[in-house]
Amino acid sequence: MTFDLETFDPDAAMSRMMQQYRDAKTQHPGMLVLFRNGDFYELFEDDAELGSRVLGITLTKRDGSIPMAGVPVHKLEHYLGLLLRAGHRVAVCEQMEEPDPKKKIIPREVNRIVTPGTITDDGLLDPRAPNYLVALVPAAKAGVYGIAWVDLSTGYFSAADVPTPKLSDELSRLNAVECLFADALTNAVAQAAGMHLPRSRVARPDWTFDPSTALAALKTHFAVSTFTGFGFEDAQPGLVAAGAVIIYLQETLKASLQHIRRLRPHRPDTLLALDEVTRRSLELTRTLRDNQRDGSLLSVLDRTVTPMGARLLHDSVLAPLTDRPAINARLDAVEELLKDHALRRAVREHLEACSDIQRLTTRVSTAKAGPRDLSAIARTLRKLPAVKAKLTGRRSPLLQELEKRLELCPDIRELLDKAIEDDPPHIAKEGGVIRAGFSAELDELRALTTDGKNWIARYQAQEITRTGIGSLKVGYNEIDGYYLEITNANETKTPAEYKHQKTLKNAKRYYTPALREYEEKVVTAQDKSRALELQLFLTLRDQVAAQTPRLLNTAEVLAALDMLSALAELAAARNYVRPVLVDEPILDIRDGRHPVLDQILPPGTFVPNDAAFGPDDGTFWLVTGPNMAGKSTFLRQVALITLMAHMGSLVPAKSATIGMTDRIFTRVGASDELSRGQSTFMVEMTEAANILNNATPRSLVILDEIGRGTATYDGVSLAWAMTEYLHDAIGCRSLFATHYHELAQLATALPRLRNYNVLVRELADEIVFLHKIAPGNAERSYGIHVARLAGVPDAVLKRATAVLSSLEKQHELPGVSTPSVVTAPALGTTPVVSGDLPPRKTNVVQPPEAPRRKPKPQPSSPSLFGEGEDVPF
Ligand SMILES: Nc1ncnc2c1ncn2[C@@H]1O[C@H](COP(=O)(O)OP(=O)(O)OP(=O)(O)O)[C@@H](O)[C@H]1O
Repeated sequence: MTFDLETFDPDAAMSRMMQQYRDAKTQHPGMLVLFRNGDFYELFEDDAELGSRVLGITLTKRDGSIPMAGVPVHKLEHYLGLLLRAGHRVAVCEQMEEPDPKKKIIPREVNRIVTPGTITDDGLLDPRAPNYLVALVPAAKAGVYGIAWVDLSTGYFSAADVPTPKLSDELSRLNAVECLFADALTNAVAQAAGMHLPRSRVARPDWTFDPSTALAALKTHFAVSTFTGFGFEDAQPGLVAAGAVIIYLQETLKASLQHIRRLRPHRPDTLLALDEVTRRSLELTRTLRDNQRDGSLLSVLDRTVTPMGARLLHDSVLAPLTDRPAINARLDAVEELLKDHALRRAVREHLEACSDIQRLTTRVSTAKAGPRDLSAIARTLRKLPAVKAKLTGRRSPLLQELEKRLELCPDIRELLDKAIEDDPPHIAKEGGVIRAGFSAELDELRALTTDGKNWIARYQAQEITRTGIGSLKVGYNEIDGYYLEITNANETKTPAEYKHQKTLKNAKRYYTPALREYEEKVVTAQDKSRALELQLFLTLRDQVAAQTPRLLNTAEVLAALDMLSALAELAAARNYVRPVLVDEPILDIRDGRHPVLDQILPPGTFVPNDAAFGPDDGTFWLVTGPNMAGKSTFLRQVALITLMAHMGSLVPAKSATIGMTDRIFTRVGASDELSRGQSTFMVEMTEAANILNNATPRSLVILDEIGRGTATYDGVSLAWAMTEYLHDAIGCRSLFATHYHELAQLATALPRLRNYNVLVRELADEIVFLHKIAPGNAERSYGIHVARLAGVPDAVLKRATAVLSSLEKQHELPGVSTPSVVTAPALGTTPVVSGDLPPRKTNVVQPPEAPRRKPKPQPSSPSLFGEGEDVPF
């Protein structure tokens, strides 16, 4: 056939298969379509190019022109995982019939949609972290966003109204994997959410966010006419976002959502506020350096033995409580589990044998569970009576409450015990799932199958005797069915009534009417028994699904018990102490340790330190000390101990009295935010502004270096003024680590400021870090010494030492001078320093030998040390 360009009709030329593909694409906008074609799932056109990049698979061409890339069918789950992690949503288009050469085209349909926020498959989820899908909608009232989030894999569903400036903090706490918003509002949402939108962003049709439509969907889902019962006001924007989530899930999953049985109001006022910067810099769930879980606070706290407990702990670390009775209730429970070793050991042993019934129940409820999932639920239910027995008669009200709430679900357990084999296969279709005795009909069919097989064994023996052919055997395969096989050597002895079926190299295969008759019986019985087993399994799964709320309630109890006993285990292993929580905004930590370093450093090497804030101890600690001495560690340990106490955890210290805290703020080091379009110093100041504008007298503020990202004078001036502001205007507990030793002078003017430094011992030509915090301020930073430790070349070190000593001699840097009087100026004015601060100088400081490049004179600006003074670095 020749190709005639004149008559070429591209539409007609497009294969029917490609038409099927394009239909699937049109029906699933914004998704990659994985299109089943024989042993591969193919991606075409733009999807193929994207897929080849993301998955590292070869890009080829179909019919010489259409880009195409494919993945083998048996590796689908692996590649789906990669696409999800990269934030893509995928529609899997299946062949709905076996290929038939007589048919021109196999019918295909999208029968599975996989998106980062709607997965429930174990293999694609992190067992220890929640997996949130979030929806955002701006409220009619300016400055507020409605936000709702669901973890489909557990049924956890929550909503809140969030002031727009707090939106990015909430989003970063949730760390959602997929985000929904109304198409028309794409830009507004992106702007309000800052950098914290997940990669998978879905602009949904505007009607799905229309308040009346969304609320109606939500009411229908929960079968309620008002949300006051859930703790919401009926017109809250958060509810609109929640309704939009439900519409999306219904459309995407086309499965039951009955495991989403409650919408919980999120009340930020009951939680210790931690903004995104604080969460990151305290390394609560990930390390700053490489964004790994290992090395984070969570990693050292996590001694849970179930994924349910691990996820609850994860959420609790990010959202500590502010309600003192609630915290004390947790502490009572942890303490009881700590003191009663036998109880703790037994509870943890039982829990260890429990499966993740939260996610398993969700799989049951969304009709995704296989036989092994049901068997795992049964195994877990069998453990419950022992867990309940252990909780009976406990002193702590929280343990008593958990005991009451723990439903044993004996009916479900009995049903599953009777029905499911102990170690069933993965897939229900294969049979071997249902226990003997559960269904008389199934037992009968199985007996027929077994009898048939026995008959065949007897038939083989009988035919060997009758023919005298010792090697005669009855075999079976899918294509030939049952057959009699006789080797060529014995061919002459073959009985005449044997009907020839097939010739092999060394043997021939035969059948007999009797064999066919029994085969019919066996195969039919086997088919029937498998079909019945599948039916029984599906019914059973529906029966269990109907009990979803009870199972999820039990799962919540197990999660809480696991978290509490894990905290007790940690406290026992690391010798933690119960913090005393008080109302006054004070802090008194004796021999506190950094929870992570305490575990990572060799035993006995971590040097504990005290921290005290209160009427007698001051509210503002200015911590100076050499580089590498342990300032940051100390600051963070105070913040982490405070946070852990608010979680209801015991803390690494000899004793700890913790005043109730509303927020912890931290500003740590210089983080490179160039990718966010902000300079390092701008980020530093934005973070500082956030603290100064939002801290209250109940907050804890940690400042680890401030003002370093700019010229020294600007830096010191800013640090000076911020110190005064925190001390005078806010009066909150504050810790400030700095190399600006001159700030120490403020102690004479600010009554609640205390100077502390980290001790070092100076030996002949080295210093030993003692890591001990002591009253007083440090005089030197030993920066050059640390540079030596870091491997800076000797020549540079020598030169730096010479420059330093010259600078110190010639210019009496303020850091080494002692001021006589410092008076705190009124806020907003320049501090007035009298005494021996250096006079303003105009000359350029010269290092001992002529510098290679003449330093540019700084523009003169009013400063603490003198106008126009310059340093050569
Ligand atoms: N209390 C301590 N006990 C034992 N080792 C400690 C202690 N504190 C800190 N260290 C060790 O010292 C190292 C440096 O501590 P850290 O980062 O806190 O110093 P720094 O004073 O903040 O330094 P820089 O001023 O250079 O930022 C830590 O990584 C840790 O190994």
